[in-house]
Amino acid sequence: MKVCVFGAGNMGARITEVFLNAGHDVTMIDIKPEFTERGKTVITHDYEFLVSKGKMTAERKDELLASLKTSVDRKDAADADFIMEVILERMDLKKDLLEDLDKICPAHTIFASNTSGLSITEMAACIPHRSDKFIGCHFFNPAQIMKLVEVTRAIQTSDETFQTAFDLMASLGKTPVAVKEGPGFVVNRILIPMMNEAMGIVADGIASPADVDIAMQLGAGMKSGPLHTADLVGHDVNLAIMETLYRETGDPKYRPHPLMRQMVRAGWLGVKTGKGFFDYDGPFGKEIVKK
Ligand SMILES: NC(=O)c1ccc[n+]([C@@H]2O[C@H](COP(=O)([O-])OP(=O)(O)OC[C@H]3O[C@@H](n4cnc5c(N)ncnc54)[C@H](O)[C@@H]3O)[C@@H](O)[C@H]2O)c1
Repeated sequence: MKVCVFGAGNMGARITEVFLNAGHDVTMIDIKPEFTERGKTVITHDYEFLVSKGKMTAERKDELLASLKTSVDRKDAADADFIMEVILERMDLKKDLLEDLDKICPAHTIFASNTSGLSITEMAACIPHRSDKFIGCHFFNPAQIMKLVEVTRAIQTSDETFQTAFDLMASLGKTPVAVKEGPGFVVNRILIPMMNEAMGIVADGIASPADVDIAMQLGAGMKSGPLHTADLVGHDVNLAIMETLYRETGDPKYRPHPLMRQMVRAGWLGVKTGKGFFDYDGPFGKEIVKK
């Protein structure tokens, strides 16, 4: 299957990797060559790591990388059977892209969005002639490792599109779950407000970020603490999801904590900028553990 992934960022690069691993030809498209290069470097490093651990041969790495094309031209999606939209969490940008792709792609092409919480139905509505072929495929971070994909139906999604996307996700080695549209779907409706609350605890001076995480790991059985996870996801993404939950439900329990806004305004977005609640060795770097 020819797959086209839009967005070579945090999620887009790793989702591209997942499709490559399953034997698909993938074109990864972003808006600037340096962004697609960065995405390709992330994928290459992942493969090199597997080679160094003896979990992949160097020949297999070269073979997989040969199935990857990169581009900054939307028209290179013209022969795609499956589009994965993984661009910034902004409805205006997503609609602009989808409307264009609707003109570029053949009638059979299925469009899927990796949105964390924007309305799948609203996106489907902007491409009325193929809204039945629109669906949410929500991967989790890091996408090459996390098993879950929320396969989320818009009100317009056909049963056929749902089944194709569901089976495709399973064929990638993922565990898909069927979800109907609702703000934040399942995981983020629970997870992001919990991170928001963790930030409130830090802002109130009740515990340090490290202690909040230790408390939740040892007291609530979490593998990764909420603030580490929040740094991994990116605070711009967390804020966008909280704003969606708040706007869509009108429920004040989803109000983004002011500290989350401050972190975004400061550019302290987490792992991707090298600084969040914890410090990292540069953008996408390893955590610097303070002694
Ligand atoms: N970060 C997470 O943990 C996470 C998890 C699940 C889902 N998501 C969702 O995935 C999507 C991407 O998030 P991310 O964390 O990868 O963001 P990111 O900021 O790391 O990457 C977004 C990429 O999209 C590119 N882009 C913007 N407009 C574009 C366009 N018109 N065409 C092509 N590329 C374009 C940007 O240049 C950037 O490289 C969002 O919808 C987000 O909500 C994120």
